[in-house]
Amino acid sequence: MTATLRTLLTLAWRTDRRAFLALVAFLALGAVSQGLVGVFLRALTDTATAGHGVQASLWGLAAGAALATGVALGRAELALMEELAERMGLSVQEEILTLTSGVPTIEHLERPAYLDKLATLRDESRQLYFAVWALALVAEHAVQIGLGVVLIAAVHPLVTLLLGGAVLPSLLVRGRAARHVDAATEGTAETARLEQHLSESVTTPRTAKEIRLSRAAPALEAMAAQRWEEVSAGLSRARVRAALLTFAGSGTFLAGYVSALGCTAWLAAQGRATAGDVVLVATVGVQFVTQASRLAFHVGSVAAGLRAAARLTWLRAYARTHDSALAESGDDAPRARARAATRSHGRDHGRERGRERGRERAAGGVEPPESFAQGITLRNVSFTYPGTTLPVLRGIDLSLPAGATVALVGSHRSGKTTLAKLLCGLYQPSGGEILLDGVPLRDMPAVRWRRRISAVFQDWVPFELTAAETVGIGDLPRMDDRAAVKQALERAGATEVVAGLPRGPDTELGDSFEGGVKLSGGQWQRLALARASMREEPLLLVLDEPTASLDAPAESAVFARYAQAARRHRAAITLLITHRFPTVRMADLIVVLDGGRIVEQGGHGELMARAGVYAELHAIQRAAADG
Ligand SMILES: Nc1ncnc2c1ncn2[C@@H]1O[C@H](COP(=O)(O)OP(=O)(O)OP(=O)(O)O)[C@@H](O)[C@H]1O
Repeated sequence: MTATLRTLLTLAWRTDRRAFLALVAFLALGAVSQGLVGVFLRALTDTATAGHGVQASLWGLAAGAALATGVALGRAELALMEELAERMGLSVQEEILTLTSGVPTIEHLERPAYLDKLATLRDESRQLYFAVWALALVAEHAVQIGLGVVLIAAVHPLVTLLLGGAVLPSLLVRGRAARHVDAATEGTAETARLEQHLSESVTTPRTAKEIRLSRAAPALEAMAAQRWEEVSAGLSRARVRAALLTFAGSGTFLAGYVSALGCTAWLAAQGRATAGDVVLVATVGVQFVTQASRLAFHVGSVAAGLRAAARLTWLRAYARTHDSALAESGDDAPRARARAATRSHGRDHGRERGRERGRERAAGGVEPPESFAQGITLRNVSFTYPGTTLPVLRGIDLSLPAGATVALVGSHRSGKTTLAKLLCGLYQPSGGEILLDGVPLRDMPAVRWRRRISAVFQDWVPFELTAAETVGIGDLPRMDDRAAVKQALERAGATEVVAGLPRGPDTELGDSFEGGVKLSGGQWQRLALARASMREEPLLLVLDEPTASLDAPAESAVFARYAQAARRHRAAITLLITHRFPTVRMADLIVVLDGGRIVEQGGHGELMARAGVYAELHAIQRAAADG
């Protein structure tokens, strides 16, 4: 609770210190000015009933001035608050993105519980500053109520008891109402996510072709609508329950107020209170009702803000335990990384990378080798995806020698991509170990190993940037280095793709740009290959069917070029995943996977002579090509 509160206040303080102090000052002045209204009105009544007209007018002016000051301060507070809420919301969103992408493995992105928490936190991020404001308002209203209690107690303690006694139950009821709504939001997060996915499927260009042809749009829309109704029914039920509870709380207040006023009138009739006291109780009592109901409302906002801050604290802790570079570097690390991620100039990337390396050195851990002497060894590696029970890889014993081009083959779902993801450190093996020149990959901070890998997967990303940026992003510090981009294009055989664009490397690609150029699948793939070629000397190059849109000879030419380059540079390992045998036969080592196990390995000639699974797959493909 204290740590969460500190997180919330630190966020507000960091957003803008001066504005934060101004807000606190406005709130304090607002609290005092409201309390003074009742005091001035009592003086006005008493001086007027005593026949002092001039004094009464002056008290009237003072009461009006206090009231106007309170209103003006309230407006200023609101304007300042909205500005700060927007800024803090943006900075929290940025931090969420940095923390999420900073976790080296990707299994968290496949866990529904993680996604639900993340979705709720992203929705709430703009509300966080309102919680800080609400916290200050709670303090302001508490001071106002405190002043009111002192004033009313001077009239008669029983009146205080009647008004004050009504505050507590109402506060409790409001808190309970807020918890109802919060629980419903969390409870419906999964359905809301599904609804969003279905709605997006119908509206995004990527899925439009298939959905139009299959005419699935009405069915998908109906499914999305059904889920939306489930979400909105769940939320409505919670909101109705919360409104009923709030109504009951307001009733308690009203009862207390009416009794307190009746009691003061009775005291005045007995001559134990003045007419001014009745006005004071009426004014302060009304203020009590509004202040206490606002207090209760703001307590609810603070509670919601604290829950959001607790989720942010959890995300920070999660990122820290999964990222050794972050582990040592404290609360500022996510912000530094966010700044690094948003800078576009190469020199800034370079400087930030220098700092990042410094943090990593401080965090310790093993460096990847400069160049492989032996290569990569997998010892009895097994893997089961999080949230599933069936192992996808079992008992993998494999040696990928330094400088070798290794082809992974096997039927669909045999585990080829999964093995590649393990080698890239995107997942940790469930059993066994992966060794780089004898050093366990587990002991190496993922970020350092990643810097030495280049990879293109089947689901390459069509980054909608300029052509040069879409390639350059493969090596962030050299993103703006046109010579490096040109070389990468040459290595991937993609020079012609860019040369054919209207503005060459400066051409904007994709639908996000007004007039952006649309590329074919094959052109996007060539650019994805070029992106993976930005790093000149990776230790491991993974090419997981990135050439499905190219014809077989073009694919073989691309792979041959990569394999040659890999042999020239520091004994790197090239891992090819492809179903095309003309490409496979070029590999130094062919590994055949079946049902998550290695069933054969060796050179093309050796495996053909064995007449096993490889020879059978080869024969099937040949028959299909001939037939
Ligand atoms: N994120 C995931 N969560 C759970 N199971 C997964 C996940 N990704 C893949 N799998 C499962 O793991 C198994 C192996 O998948 P993988 O993609 O590694 O096979 P593959 O040999 O590369 O297949 P293909 O040739 O079709 O690309 C499949 O049964 C697949 O359903």
